[in-house]
Amino acid sequence: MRFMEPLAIRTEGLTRTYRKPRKRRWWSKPKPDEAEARDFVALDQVSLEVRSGELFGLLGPNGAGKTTLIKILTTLLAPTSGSARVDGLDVVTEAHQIRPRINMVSGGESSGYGILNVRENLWLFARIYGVPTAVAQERIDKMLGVVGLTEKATSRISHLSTGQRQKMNFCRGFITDPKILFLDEPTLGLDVTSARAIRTFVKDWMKERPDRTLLLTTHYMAEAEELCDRLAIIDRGKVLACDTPANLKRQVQKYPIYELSLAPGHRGWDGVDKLPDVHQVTTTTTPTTVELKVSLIEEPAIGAVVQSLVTGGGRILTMKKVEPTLEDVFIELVGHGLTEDEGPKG
Ligand SMILES: Nc1ncnc2c1ncn2[C@@H]1O[C@H](COP(=O)(O)OP(=O)(O)OP(=O)(O)O)[C@@H](O)[C@H]1O
Repeated sequence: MRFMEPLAIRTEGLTRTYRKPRKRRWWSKPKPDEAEARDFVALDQVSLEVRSGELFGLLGPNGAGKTTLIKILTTLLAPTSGSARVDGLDVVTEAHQIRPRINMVSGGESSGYGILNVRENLWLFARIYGVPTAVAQERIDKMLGVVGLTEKATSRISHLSTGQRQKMNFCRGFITDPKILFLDEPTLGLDVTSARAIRTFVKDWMKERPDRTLLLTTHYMAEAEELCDRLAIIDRGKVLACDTPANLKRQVQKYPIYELSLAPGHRGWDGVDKLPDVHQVTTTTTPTTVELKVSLIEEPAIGAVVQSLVTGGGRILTMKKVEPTLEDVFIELVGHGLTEDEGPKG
């Protein structure tokens, strides 16, 4: 039997459908197959395992089903079929035991009581979770410092900007010290410095205790790459791939690729594509350089390429190995970039 690592999250064949609102047609009865046609599958047989201690990412375009998955895992929404366990507990039958162990923050949400100030809001939330006042105050001070909201501690939240409110909500996720934390787009719309501070804090928070687990959704590829131990790429309710960022990138890079910039004037690159273990060579001429993109069947062949270029009279200005990005992985799997307008979906 395989050694089983403790799983923080496990879903099996998890499916969630939403019923599309039907136009009222009082003059005709619905046809028998209409009810089925009205069901929209937001999550389709999702089977995922997130290990305890992992910082796991969900990457997908708008409408992919990320929030639906998070809502099910945080016991806010029931699955239509399949199962989901959080910290070993079933999200439907053991929801009460799951709730004290988790917390969730959604980047776009603007929750909180407008008449209370920032500190009062956070304190109230901590108390609901049973955090003692002294501990809560200490954590609130720390978190407000992390997001740069210390000066706003006594401001009513109705007087905060959207970004400041989002930062307050981010703090809310951590003051209960959850075992499993769900962050839905935590840096959405935040300025660069604040987003960086949040990413640094998230990484440190995970390092602090090895039994903490964090599930993050993000649209920002660089953020996913920087933070996540493993990622699931999700589109139209289905998981298309799940692995470490490095392994996902390896999947799309079939051959190592080098980019070389050459001084114009010599045709030193002629014949490079005929060298052993060279898969493909493309050249692009710019006003000041000739750009060569060389893909290799075996990486050591780069030595012979350089040699051939130099002997042929070519002058190499720069040379670098090109790594695929998560965006490349995403495009390969989903068929378009994450930030492109997807247009209407069926
Ligand atoms: N309450 C609902 N009723 C009907 N359809 C819904 C409902 N909630 C979500 N959907 C649909 O389910 C699909 C998945 O939505 P979900 O919010 O999970 O996506 P998402 O990946 O979180 O998207 P985003 O990145 O835009 O937040 C979408 O097509 C959405 O329109």
